Amino acid sequence: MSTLRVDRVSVTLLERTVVRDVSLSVPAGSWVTLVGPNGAGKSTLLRAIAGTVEHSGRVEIDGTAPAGLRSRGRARLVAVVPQEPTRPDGMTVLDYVLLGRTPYVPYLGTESAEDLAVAGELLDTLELRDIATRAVTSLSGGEFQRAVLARALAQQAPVLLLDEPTSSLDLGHAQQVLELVDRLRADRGLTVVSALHDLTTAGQFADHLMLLVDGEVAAQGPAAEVLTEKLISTHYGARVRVLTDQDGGVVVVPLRTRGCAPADATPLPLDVRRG
Ligand SMILES: Nc1ncnc2c1ncn2[C@@H]1O[C@H](COP(=O)(O)OP(=O)(O)OP(=O)(O)O)[C@@H](O)[C@H]1O
Repeated sequence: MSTLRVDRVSVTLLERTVVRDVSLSVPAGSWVTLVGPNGAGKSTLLRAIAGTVEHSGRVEIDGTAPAGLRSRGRARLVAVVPQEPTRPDGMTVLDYVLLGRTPYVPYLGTESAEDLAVAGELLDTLELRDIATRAVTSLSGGEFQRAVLARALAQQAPVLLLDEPTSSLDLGHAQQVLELVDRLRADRGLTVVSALHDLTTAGQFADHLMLLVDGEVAAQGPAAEVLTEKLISTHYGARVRVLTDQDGGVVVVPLRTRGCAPADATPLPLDVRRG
């Protein structure tokens, strides 16, 4: 169980500040999701948290700054599912998932029975067992995305960073993957920070949302406070209707612009109330 603290973090790339003065506290076992338009700085902030991009300010996981650690130590502390992971040539799915065990394998040593057991369990959980011997270069986008998550979970790090982890997944697999992460959060106290474009999904799975715009925090709080028609219109230039489902969850419905105001839009299903 680990608490993540981000204190006044800024990142400048090619002389442009793309993340400015962001602070965030993520209690152990909770899930924070970054939302915001393209180029807002979500991926860069995740990279700063992971300690893989130079930044000012401080990132700490239980008092330790990932940026100050060597790669093995960092990988034991924080696991990352990047937005565009590379596919190593000629590597099987099993070997790819086992890469996640690298921080536990001794120098010049081989994987232990425990490493193989962890990887095997993840192959089953993420429905990769039948394709374990296939080359990762041959997988569909969704199959590979599940392999990337399996590799990250194999690290058994207390903090998991997810950058658009479901962008290639069909609806069913997307829900299964996010439910799995949520289970790990609830059962093992995994601390999760994700970046998601799907605002409904973002609201359903996170305890706290942070809306980034031009590298700065434009709003943050529970989904109902961040996912408002006004904020989405202002910052995304999108016309949406925000609804509340039966469980109190926020549902963001994009509206096609046909020259009518949101109030004139087609009536919605009876089981969905206006938020
Ligand atoms: N290596 C880099 N060098 C220079 N600029 C960069 C670099 N990486 C990202 N940027 C710029 O930083 C800004 C933030 O990019 P970032 O990828 O963090 O945004 P994002 O919110 O994740 O966007 P998206 O939703 O499109 O994935 C963008 O303007 C991007 O062009």
